[in-house]
Amino acid sequence: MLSIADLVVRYPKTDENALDHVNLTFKKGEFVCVLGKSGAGKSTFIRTINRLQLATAGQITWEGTNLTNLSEAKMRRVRSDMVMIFQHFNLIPRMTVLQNTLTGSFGKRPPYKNILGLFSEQEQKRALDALKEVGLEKHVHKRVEALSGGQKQRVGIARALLQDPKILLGDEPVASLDPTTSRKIFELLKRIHEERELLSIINIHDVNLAKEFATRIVAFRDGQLIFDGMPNEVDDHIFAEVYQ
Ligand SMILES: Nc1ncnc2c1ncn2[C@@H]1O[C@H](COP(=O)(O)OP(=O)(O)OP(=O)(O)O)[C@@H](O)[C@H]1O
Repeated sequence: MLSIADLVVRYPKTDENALDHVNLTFKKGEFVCVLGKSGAGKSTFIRTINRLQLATAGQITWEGTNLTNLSEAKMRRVRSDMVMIFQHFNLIPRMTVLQNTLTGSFGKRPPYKNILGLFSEQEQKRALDALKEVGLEKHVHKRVEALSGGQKQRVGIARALLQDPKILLGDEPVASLDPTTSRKIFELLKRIHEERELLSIINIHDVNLAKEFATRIVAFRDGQLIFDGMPNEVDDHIFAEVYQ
């Protein structure tokens, strides 16, 4: 269980809280889409969960461990339960699909092996299996810079799978993709989510995609949680409240 209690984030030299006393609890198996207009706090929320962004006040607890005051060393271990997929993919353009995917196992290996780029046969097999799972088995040795946006996001997802996560975080993972590709990426995420029984929390601008795929929707406005409910509860009234 992931529990967020009275979470406040305020960036330095700003007068407003980017997240303002947010309380939420998420369970394994939930596919949560996070809505809100630009600047509402979606990205801050996702990044604070895996401590890419520090909380100003409040607590985030994952399976009984309070993440907000954990040492960096202990946080590294916890962070390997969480993966993040990004709007701009965060891949290394000149490296191949396979090499990029293999970097997903970095968190679980001794650092010297990462520096030397040594991967066992078993690690390579896991990477190839992940690439098959996301439908990229024919592109394994291509450089990622030669791929389409949708294919790049599939590499991002394969890399995430290698970490064997429990929580999948998405910071607008389809915002750079066309509608058809976005839907395919969401279908893939949902399939993986169900097969691996993850907790998925994904920021998204496309309300229709959110309503179609989410099991739960939360929405922010000006850093405050203003909606937490089922996808079919997001009616015109809620839509107007979120995006006005
Ligand atoms: N590094 C930063 N320094 C100062 N203020 C920031 C920083 N990052 C975000 N903010 C502010 O915090 C608030 C929330 O931003 P955030 O990026 O979380 O919103 P968002 O909902 O993800 O927006 P978008 O949909 O445009 O990505 C905004 O007012 C933003 O200007």
